[in-house]
Amino acid sequence: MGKFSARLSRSVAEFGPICLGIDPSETELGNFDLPDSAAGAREYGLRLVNAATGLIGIVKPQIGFFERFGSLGYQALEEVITAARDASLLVIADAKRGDIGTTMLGYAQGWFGDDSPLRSDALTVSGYLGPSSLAETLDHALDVQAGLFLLAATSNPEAGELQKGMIGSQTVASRAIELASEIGRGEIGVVIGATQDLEEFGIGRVKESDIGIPILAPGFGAQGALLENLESIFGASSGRVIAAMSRELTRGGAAKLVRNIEKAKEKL
Ligand SMILES: O=c1ccn([C@@H]2O[C@H](COP(=O)(O)O)[C@@H](O)[C@H]2O)c(=O)[nH]1
Repeated sequence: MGKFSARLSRSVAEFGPICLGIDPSETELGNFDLPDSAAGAREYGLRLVNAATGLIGIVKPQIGFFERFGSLGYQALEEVITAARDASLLVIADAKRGDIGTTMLGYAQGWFGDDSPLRSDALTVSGYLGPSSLAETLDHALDVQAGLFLLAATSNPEAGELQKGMIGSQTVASRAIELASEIGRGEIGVVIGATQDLEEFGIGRVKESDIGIPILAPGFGAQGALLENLESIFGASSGRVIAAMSRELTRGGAAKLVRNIEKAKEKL
């Protein structure tokens, strides 16, 4: 199987950097003529996995949209993750977990346990409880050749309220990138929204030189960033970017899904 970083590089080399977000919100399910239920979320996820297979290499289920249906939602998520991994798609579980170290181990066992039905290739995490709180999760991820993505500069408009805050002489966003590089052994990437001005977040160096770790970049499409601008947004680190898109690719429902993905790939 190989390390997550190696699997990610192979996937991007073969299929390009686009990652299809699986976000079965009420609106999305309506657009796909599906019921707003766990069964609808399951069907939605399976349709997206089917459309992605052979066309792109990475999917990112948004856990919140499954969690809203409780245990049935988690069953649906398990089936979607299993179908994606069976189709050799890399699965980044967008759960944004962050807690004290012992609890983080619980999350790691859930998302990376060999026999866990939620077993994913990578997980989004928050470092808000302190860098060392991620140690157990990282160890566990490394053991099973999985990866983490640490929130640095998220794509939402209010992100800067905390992430531009200063720790000594650098911003929180900058420290998150430094931390991922320091402790991650190449298997921790960072989340940097494509909508953000990197200089304002104190992370202009991402554009100036290759940061050497994967960047999960949401914000393309529905949130306003243009795929055509990927290189100007991320500069020297552009080659590290995984461009995550959900609504932009699912716009128009199931009938347009494959064409939307093809059109997005043509922009790169
Ligand atoms: O900084 C972040 C981190 C995660 N997200 C998630 O990505 C998708 C974006 O959906 P779009 O429809 O492409 O806007 C969604 O699941 C978010 O929770 C993010 O947007 N920004």
